[in-house]
Amino acid sequence: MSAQVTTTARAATDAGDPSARAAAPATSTTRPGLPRFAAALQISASLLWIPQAAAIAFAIGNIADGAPAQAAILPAFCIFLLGVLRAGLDRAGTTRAWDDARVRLSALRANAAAAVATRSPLDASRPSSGLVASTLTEQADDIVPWLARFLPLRTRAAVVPPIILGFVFVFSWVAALALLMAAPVIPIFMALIGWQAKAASERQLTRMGNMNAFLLDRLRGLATIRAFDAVDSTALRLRANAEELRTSTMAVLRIAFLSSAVLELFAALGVALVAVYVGFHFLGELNFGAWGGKLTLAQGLFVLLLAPAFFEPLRDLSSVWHDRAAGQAGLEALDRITRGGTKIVGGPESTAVEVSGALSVWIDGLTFRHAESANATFSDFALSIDPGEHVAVMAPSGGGKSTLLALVAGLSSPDNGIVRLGGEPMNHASAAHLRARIAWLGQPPHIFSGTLRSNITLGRPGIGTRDVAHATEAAHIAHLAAQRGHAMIGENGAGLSGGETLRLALARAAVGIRPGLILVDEPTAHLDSVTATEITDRLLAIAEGTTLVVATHDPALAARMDRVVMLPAPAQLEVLA
Ligand SMILES: Nc1ncnc2c1ncn2[C@@H]1O[C@H](COP(=O)(O)OP(=O)(O)OP(=O)(O)O)[C@@H](O)[C@H]1O
Repeated sequence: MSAQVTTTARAATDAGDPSARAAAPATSTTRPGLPRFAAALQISASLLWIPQAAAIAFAIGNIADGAPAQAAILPAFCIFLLGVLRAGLDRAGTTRAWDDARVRLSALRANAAAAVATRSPLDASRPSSGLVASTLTEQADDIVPWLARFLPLRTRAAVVPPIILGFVFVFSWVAALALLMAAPVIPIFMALIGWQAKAASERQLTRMGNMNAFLLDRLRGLATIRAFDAVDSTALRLRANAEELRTSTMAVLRIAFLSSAVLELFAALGVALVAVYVGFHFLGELNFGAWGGKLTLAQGLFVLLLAPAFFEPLRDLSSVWHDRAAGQAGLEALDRITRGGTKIVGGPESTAVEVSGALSVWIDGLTFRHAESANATFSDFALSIDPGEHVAVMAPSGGGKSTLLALVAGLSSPDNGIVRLGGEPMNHASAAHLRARIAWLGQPPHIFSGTLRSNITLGRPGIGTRDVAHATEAAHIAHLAAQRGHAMIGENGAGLSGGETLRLALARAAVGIRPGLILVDEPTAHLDSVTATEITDRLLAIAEGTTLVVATHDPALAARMDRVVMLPAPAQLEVLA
């Protein structure tokens, strides 16, 4: 659309497939895959400790057996080389894991943003802007540590300890048994804590999302809150929300610390058991467990050096255990804003406009009921508008004027019937390029915080200074553009009068490629008669030679149109079961 409605992602619904409207497709965020390569690099790095430990143990053993100190030079060199290689592999694995995770997060975010952007503006169940902002930014960020740290570490914890256990087992089955006894306790505790952690993380994320949504909503309505002296009660509510968030954050942290403490305890117990066994074995007290023989100093040291490395992947995993809960909760939050809802017709692709000229509007058999509403807003409604015709759509409040404009623009699919623009049915395939030929002036027009110029161009490519100058002339805000220059306009048009806001919206419609159809929702509402007449003049000037459909209650505006269409009163419509 050339003016205010930006369409973004692909919706799988089609105007020709009404059943698809309510049960919109789940553009679901897929489960993230395992970062195999990063995990393989990290596993290789961990396993290099085995030859390093062997070199250390056997060098010390040789010296203890009377070999000269020079005999340690070669093993020391090997240890150094292996250390460098190990650090290099570990770094490469970690870097790769974070890079992959960021790429994956960008894809998930793009998917969710596209899904949110294709939610129909008529969908009352759309997530609030605050919730979407908090989910796409803070909550989604939690997915990265889960993908980059937790998943590779989980693979490492599954692969490395069994291999180390195998090496220990070769020298002493008792030491292997001690490790084996301590090891299973750790995953069991981690699983138990993990359930708690996930629930706590979900609670925390929900509270954070709710608080952000509340804050954004109240910031938007700050003037109203002040005017009605509701500042204190709003601040109290915000404080209560913040307190709840603090409590749930502390709960998550408590669980994170607890999981680390439990694991450290069992890892320390396992290492201590091995150390006690090896020590007493050397002292000749525990003369079993070494396959009928006696462990040499080198063998004993090797086993002792491997024991902490057996637990290391599990300890690392536990230190990032809360990443899993937070990451999964973040992914589910993204999934929630991605899935379901009523979608606009067609997708986000902005297409180059190939055809110019006014569009006809042909509606036949249109039936539409808002989700959650018992009454049909339209039942078997028909309307035909010629190219270049100017039509006022009138009805009492709640009569369906805005809904009709939205259906014409394909911002929701009808339950039944067809909308044709320029003879082409509005459907999934045609929606993007048809919308590129429509200009939409909503009620009220949304003004972004930014300069006048950026509010007119909306970042659309190919709109130059001369185009903006023509548009400001056409909309009669050239004087405003001259006065304000590059000065910022506040959010929601703060600093502009109601009439200026509308003229700015008209300039958006007038700039760039000439639209084939202009849809305008109550442009003169809340304006005094002089300003309303001026806005009407501007609108008609901009819409000259173009099809214009204006939803209005204003008889003066309606009288200036070629035709007035009265919508059927809601009472005349059939009540859908
Ligand atoms: N998103 C929505 N979800 C559910 N019902 C809706 C939604 N939007 C509008 N409605 C209902 O649909 C009916 C038509 O609303 P619509 O906004 O199209 O009327 P309108 O003629 O433009 O009203 P007004 O002149 O007051 O702006 C009303 O009964 C309204 O309550």
